[in-house]
Amino acid sequence: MTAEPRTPPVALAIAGTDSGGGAGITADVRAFTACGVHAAVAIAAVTVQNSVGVSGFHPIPPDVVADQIRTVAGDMGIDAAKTGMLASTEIIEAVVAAGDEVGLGTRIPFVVDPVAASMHGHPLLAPDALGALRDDLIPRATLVTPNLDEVRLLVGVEVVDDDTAREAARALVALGAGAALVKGGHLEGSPEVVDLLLTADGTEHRFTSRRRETKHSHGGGDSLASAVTAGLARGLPLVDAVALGKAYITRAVEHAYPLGAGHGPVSALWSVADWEP
Ligand SMILES: Nc1ncnc2c1ncn2[C@@H]1O[C@H](COP(=O)(O)OP(=O)(O)OP(=O)(O)O)[C@@H](O)[C@H]1O
Ligand SMILES: Cc1ncc(CO)c(N)n1
Repeated sequence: MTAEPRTPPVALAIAGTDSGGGAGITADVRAFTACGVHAAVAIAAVTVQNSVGVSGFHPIPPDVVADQIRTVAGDMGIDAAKTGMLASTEIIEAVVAAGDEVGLGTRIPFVVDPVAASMHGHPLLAPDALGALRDDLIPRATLVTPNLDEVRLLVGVEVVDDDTAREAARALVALGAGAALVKGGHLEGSPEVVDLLLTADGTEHRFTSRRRETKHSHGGGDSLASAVTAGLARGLPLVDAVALGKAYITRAVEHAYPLGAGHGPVSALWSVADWEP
């Protein structure tokens, strides 16, 4: 007799699509799968995007975003959730309202990746939505995971070294986040990439890896945040979940491949078994 298949933990990504399959929801689902959790999705926007850039974005009606969250939570349950591209103030407020109902950030670990623009510099968030992100969403986060551009937009700190990364992380925790992970991918010129984690109790952890010389890192931020979320869905303590995320993204950057004329994606294919029919 075969045993009943075990149901894996469930992680929910609330984010935008990328038609090129590199970033956003496509990266989230790959990271969740590679990290051993079931991927549920609440689509917040559709982008017209490829390796070269974003040529259009179309927000989903806010009540439809909220209903996706509620319908998943009400049926299968959510073990952890993350946000990526949320596009507008109205969608952020809908996520906050539905998130409060189902317990995101209270009962359920909640990672907020404050996506403002694509790696090509194309906006993915209305400029007037920054206030809602800072004042309403980030205070509910278990962990917030900005890159250095998002740090500048959210707390006005120019990160150039460990001290300024620490200052930025403190400012983000002061906004009400449970913890902040300041990602150092954009800090060129060092042979290492350092991501600095500060928790609300003031404990600091540095996650370091060798910097790969590659232009193919599309979807890197989304993949890291999703792998951390998967770790939380599996019940890992925050520091261990971030360590899992860093291990995942380091391998995904190592295996990133060229695709299209612009920036290729980080890859999860190394995690796929080499199976035959
Ligand atoms: N060249 C690199 N070599 C190794 N790791 C990297 C490199 N660039 C970024 N990373 C890692 O990838 C993750 C994402 O970092 P980054 O600061 O690039 O975020 P991001 O800007 O949000 O990503 P995205 O490119 O998706 O917009 C971090 O864990 C970072 O350490
Ligand atoms: C949909 C989407 N979300 C996030 C990013 C940032 O990587 C992107 N380029 N596209």
